[in-house]
Amino acid sequence: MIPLLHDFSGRRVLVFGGGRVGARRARTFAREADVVVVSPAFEGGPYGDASLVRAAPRPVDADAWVERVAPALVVAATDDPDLNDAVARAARERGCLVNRADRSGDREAGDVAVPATVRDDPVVVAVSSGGRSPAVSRVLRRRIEREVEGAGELARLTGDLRERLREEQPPERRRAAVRAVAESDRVWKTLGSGTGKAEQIVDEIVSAQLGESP
Ligand SMILES: C[C@@]1(CC(=O)O)c2cc3[nH]c(cc4nc(cc5[nH]c(cc(n2)[C@H]1CCC(=O)O)[C@@](C)(CC(=O)O)[C@@H]5CCC(=O)O)C(CC(=O)O)=C4CCC(=O)O)c(CCC(=O)O)c3CC(=O)O
Ligand SMILES: NC(=O)C1=CN([C@@H]2O[C@H](COP(=O)(O)OP(=O)(O)OC[C@H]3O[C@@H](n4cnc5c(N)ncnc54)[C@H](O)[C@@H]3O)[C@@H](O)[C@H]2O)C=CC1
Repeated sequence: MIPLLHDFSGRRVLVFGGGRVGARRARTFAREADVVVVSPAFEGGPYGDASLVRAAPRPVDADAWVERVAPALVVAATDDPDLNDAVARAARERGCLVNRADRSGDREAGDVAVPATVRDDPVVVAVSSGGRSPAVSRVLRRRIEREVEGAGELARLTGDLRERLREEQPPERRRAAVRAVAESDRVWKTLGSGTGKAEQIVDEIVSAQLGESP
């Protein structure tokens, strides 16, 4: 499987099953999408700002739900494998993306998997074990959390820097300056301090890199 980032803003996501996993999917997608969770019980919350619909669809009802909600993605997260099968089939027939929480092998073409995710906006890191071991994804996610701390702020700083140098510098010199900042341990150490120190060090590095006096 090949990781891609998908923009769900303005789209709907339909989740079948309101258990622990259905709730996790609702929280994940509610960041961007309008999420609807269908389930006879809601014992796995919180559900973000998803709409909760109390119902117990049968496999024959799956298609009508998918048609009515018209989602970009359908999540099958009930504890009933026959219902999950029907949900996946209905979603596929209507051209929706399909995520099966109860299956990691024998996926069908077009299925999507949900990775373990670390965010420090706008930076996001996703880990998958190819469905073999969510436990490994989870432990790696926890380690990566420590690495990624501050990366969001650094992405903003270097993004601003790139804009600033775009007019003034030819591409190679601009790239070298941005890389020098991103690789700098001095910059990484000051991230998160909120003192303006990072910006000052960025200016020093850029001046040194471009051969200007600060
Ligand atoms: C295929 C996939 C579904 C998909 O694609 O959506 C899937 C499937 C299954 N998970 C199962 C079990 C567990 N899943 C977790 C945890 C997570 N599972 C997640 C993703 C995925 N799980 C996808 C593949 C991801 C990959 O490639 O690595 C994470 C990363 C993201 C998330 O779900 O949000 C999240 C960690 C989040 C984090 O911590 O960051 C734990 C650990 C725990 O809860 O402590 C356990 C119990 C321990 C164990 O069994 O390992 C079972 C067996 C169920 C059973 O036995 O009945 C199946 C079904 C099967 O394997 O058949
Ligand atoms: N992807 C993952 O990380 C994991 C996946 N799983 C798999 O995913 C499935 C769901 O896991 P959990 O949330 O822990 O199970 P759970 O048993 O807590 O939740 C199942 C939910 O499905 C609902 N449900 C039952 N009949 C329904 C119907 N007719 N229509 C809609 N909803 C219905 C139940 O009310 C319940 O809310 C499990 O069966 C297991 O195979 C389990 C653990 C982790």
